[in-house]
Amino acid sequence: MIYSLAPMEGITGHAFRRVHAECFGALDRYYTPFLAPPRVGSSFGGKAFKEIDPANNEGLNVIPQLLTKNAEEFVWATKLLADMGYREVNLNLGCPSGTVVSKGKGSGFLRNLDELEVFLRDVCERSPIPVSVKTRLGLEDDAEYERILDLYRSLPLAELIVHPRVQKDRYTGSPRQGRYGDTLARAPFPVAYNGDIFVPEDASALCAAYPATRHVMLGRGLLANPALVRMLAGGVPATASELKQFHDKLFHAYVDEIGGNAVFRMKEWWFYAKCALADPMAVHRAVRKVRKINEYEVAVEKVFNTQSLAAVARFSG
Ligand SMILES: Cc1cc2nc3c(=O)[nH]c(=O)nc-3n(C[C@H](O)[C@H](O)[C@H](O)COP(=O)(O)O)c2cc1C
Repeated sequence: MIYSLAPMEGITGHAFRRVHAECFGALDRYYTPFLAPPRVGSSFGGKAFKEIDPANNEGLNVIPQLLTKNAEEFVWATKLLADMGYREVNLNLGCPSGTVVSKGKGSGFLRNLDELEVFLRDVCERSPIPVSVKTRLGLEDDAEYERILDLYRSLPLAELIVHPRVQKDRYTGSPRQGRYGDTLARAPFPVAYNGDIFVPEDASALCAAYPATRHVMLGRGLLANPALVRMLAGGVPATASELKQFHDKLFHAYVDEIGGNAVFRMKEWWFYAKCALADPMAVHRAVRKVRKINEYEVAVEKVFNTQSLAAVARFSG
């Protein structure tokens, strides 16, 4: 089975990938949070460059993800990525955010299938590296997916990662796994599943229902339980000292990268990671109002000294 880390803007960036791999072993693949391609003729700069800088991703199998509806910029970006040594690029057709959708990008691109078809045919032909897609089922209603899947099936995609929700679901309700099953049965290219795999039993149930499953992408489940992939392979849950060591390394990596703003990055991580501890609400209260590094260190010390581990580290939103 292939296990990959989901792209999560502001969370699963290069520091997280590196520290997680160091503490819990590398996953098979990592997708970068979405990157906007640079203008044709320009390079990736600033934060986007750091994300794909080979020096920040050494030893990890990283697939950059692009968010755009501009074919020229997409193809230009794939040339830059190919020159940096990347062997695949992923297109984001799932982002549900209102500002992205209103510009016709992310899941908003699924509104205009004629335009999407022209875009995908063009970029699949001209990109020097294979193109994979991460998709939702549509915007309003999963019946939209019939036509969307027909379109994908006519293209030479490297892989299709299906998060079987529609845009208006955001992250609520249950993923429509049946739509993933249809894709698996009908697609001429490899298919991956993503959505609500929070404990090993979720993955077992998916594989029992769809035995041809070969790639599962993990997001919130792995943030709430950093040992999730180890457990999926039959290993043990994270110990308290492993969790603390992971926390400390992650915090220091963020401090090195962004100084005092590391506190805010860690608070986003705690939104998920609090589920690894017995009383998630107490963790939330402890870190909620903290702003400064020294306050943060005191709050977290208290969390680790007073909280035991949850019986089951399971994300709950
Ligand atoms: C805070 C946040 C940021 C996300 N950023 C991205 C992104 O940059 N690109 C993307 O394709 N999906 C993004 N997603 C969606 C995740 O990759 C994934 O599809 C979603 O969390 C469902 O999987 P899960 O149930 O395993 O978490 C994001 C989700 C969240 C909650």
